[in-house]
Amino acid sequence: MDEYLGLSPDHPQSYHYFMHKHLFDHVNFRPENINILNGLAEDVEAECAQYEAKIKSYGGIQLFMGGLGPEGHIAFNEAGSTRDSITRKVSLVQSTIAANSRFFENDESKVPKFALSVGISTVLDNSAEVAIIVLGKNKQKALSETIRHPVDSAFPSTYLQTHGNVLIVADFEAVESFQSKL
Ligand SMILES: N[C@@H]1[C@@H](O)[C@H](O)[C@@H](COP(=O)(O)O)O[C@@H]1O
Repeated sequence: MDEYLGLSPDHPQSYHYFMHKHLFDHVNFRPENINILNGLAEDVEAECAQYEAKIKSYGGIQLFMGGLGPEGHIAFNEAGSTRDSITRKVSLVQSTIAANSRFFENDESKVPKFALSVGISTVLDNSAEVAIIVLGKNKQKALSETIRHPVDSAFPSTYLQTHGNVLIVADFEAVESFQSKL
C-alpha cells in the first residue's frame, strides 16, 4: 500500500524488504505479480499514476490489508487526506515519524519524511474487502476513533465506516478500554 520515499528495495526498513522477508520469500508468487511502489522512482508522479492505473486495469483489489496509525492513518494517508485522494507522494506527520522511529534505531532523523501511498479513494473505491489489523495498547484511541468518530478527513481511518466490507482484527489490548461498549 505504501513505501518510504528514498529507501531502496533492499533497505531493511523498506516495505519492499518487509514484504519479501515475511511473505514473498516463503510463497511461490510470480515476481511479475508482485507490485510495490518504488521508493527510488525518479519520476514520482509517473510511478504513482502507473500504480493507480495498474490497480484499475485489474478491476481493483480483492483484499486491501493494512494497519492503523496512531492518529488514524491507513497506508500513509495522514490527517487531512481527502476522500478523493489517490496514489501520491505524502509528507509524514510528526507522530508517524515518532512512532516509526522504533524501526530506525529510535532516531527520528533517520525516518524518511516522505512516502508514496495509495489514497483514500484508491482503497475505498477499488477494493472488495478491507482488513485492518490493530495490535497493542497504543492503538486503543485510534481504533475507538476509527469506529466512533464521525467521518472526517482529520482522522482518515473514519472513512472506513463508509466501505461496505471492512474487517477489523484487533487484540484485547487494542480494544480494552471500550470493549464493554461494543
Ligand atoms: N505505513 C505504515 C502503515 O501502513 C501502518 O498502518 C502503520 C501501523 O503499523 P503497525 O500495525 O505495525 O503499527 O505503520 C506504518 O505507518
